[in-house]
Amino acid sequence: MEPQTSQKSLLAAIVAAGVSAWLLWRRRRWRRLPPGSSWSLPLLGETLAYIRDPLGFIEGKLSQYGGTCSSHLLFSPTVILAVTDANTKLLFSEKNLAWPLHFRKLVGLKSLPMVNDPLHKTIRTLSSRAFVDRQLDSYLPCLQRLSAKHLQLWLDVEGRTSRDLHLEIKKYAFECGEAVILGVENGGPKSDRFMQLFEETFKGLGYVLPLDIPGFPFHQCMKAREALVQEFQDLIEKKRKKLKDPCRMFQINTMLDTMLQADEMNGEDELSDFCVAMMFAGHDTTLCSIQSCLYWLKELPSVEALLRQEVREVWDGESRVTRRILDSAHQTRAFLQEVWRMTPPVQVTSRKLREDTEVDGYVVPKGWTLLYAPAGRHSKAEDCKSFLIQRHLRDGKFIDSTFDPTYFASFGGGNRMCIGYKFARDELLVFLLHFLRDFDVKLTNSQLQRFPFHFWRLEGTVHRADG
Ligand code: HEM
Repeated sequence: MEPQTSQKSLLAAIVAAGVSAWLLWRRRRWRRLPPGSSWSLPLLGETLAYIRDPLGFIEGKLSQYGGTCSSHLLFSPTVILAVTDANTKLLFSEKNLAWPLHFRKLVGLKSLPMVNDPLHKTIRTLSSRAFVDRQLDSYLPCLQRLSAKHLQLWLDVEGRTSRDLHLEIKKYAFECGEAVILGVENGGPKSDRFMQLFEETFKGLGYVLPLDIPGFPFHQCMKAREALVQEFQDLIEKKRKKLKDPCRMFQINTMLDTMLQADEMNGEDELSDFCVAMMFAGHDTTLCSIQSCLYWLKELPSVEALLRQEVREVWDGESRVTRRILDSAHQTRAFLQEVWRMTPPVQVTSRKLREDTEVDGYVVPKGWTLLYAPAGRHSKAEDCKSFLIQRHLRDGKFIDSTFDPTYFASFGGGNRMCIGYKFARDELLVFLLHFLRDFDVKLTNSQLQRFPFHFWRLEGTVHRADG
């Protein structure tokens, strides 16, 4: 044999051996993956079915495969976790969130929910200062004032019929966010413009072709975001000037003030992303929660009567709402927790795997997304489909389940757990106190929304409560 021919044969044999080894490795690896559908769209996978009804999709998959299974969602290979203690522990020990790139672009590439350590740790530590108990107490008067103001505004004007309560409540939730997160009380056209820009921007979460190219709808969302950032940069500039002015008595009492004071957070992108992300996370979730609360109150008249009586006993309707008053409304707190269990505004939590990991006997490769939805049919709660406030009460006292993520995971867990859950709870309780004491609602339409948030969207009229 010619030396040249023998060299070629050797090379061919090495390549063939390499390819076979790779194919074998791949087959073994895929054989150890959780089961999943054999067919799905390229790139999109089963995203279309998922965004129509995330919780329903997950419930269906877990039932179909009898537990942990795989799919391809939001541009990423994904494992849907069975709801078990071990999987909960695994999920919440992972530190990196798994949002698709277009979510990150909309919320902010340098914002708390979208960054990973070490920047995550820095921003989280700084932001946490705005949620310590003393700070939370200092927000109560503002929440009280805004609840009273907006409920009064919603009172049905003579001659006006049913209206979109979603829009009215959005104004309230947005103003609470503006006041406490940014330290501004715009109201009127300025708030309306901000809200419109947020609405335009976050429509992009539901787009399946998130291309930031002129002519594509997603490009409009990114344009709206740019306008929003411009507004926030102006605000940041004004606040900076105020902070430098020694003649002005300036109290550091909003989240933005805290960030402006921190040396670690001086980048313009980080600050404007902070405003976009916090306002987004901080107002849409409470907007959804308020509507779901009103829905459940009207579904359950006996619970409503019980809560109205409790609120009359704990608060006179005029004095300043304090932490003591909020803490003593045990049944109202149990009701709110049950609303969040039955209708969690954020239905799923997800993490990106940092390394190949064994899950329920399968091996899930590094970089895959873990998706977990403990609400709904797979919840660990007894008789989980029934709305029962008693499950959150023992001897008449409220039991807080925020940190039991297999049973109640509305705020997630681990080091990415919702940073604003205490503030959200205060905002909802102050609102419920005002509503249950003096107001009532007649619902003319209610529709369950499923994406991006899960809640009852309402139409109706608000009026004064009898007696
Ligand atoms: C009912 C209201 C709310 C619900 C249901 C909710 C739910 C959640 C959930 C499920 C997560 C992800 C947790 C995880 O992956 O483990 C999250 C994260 C987050 N939430 Fe909330 N949230 C609410 C209100 C708020 C408010 C009022 C704020 C701010 C003022 C806020 C700020 C954030 C931030 C910044 C993150 C990201 C935390 C991180 O990555 O470190 N949320 N929230």
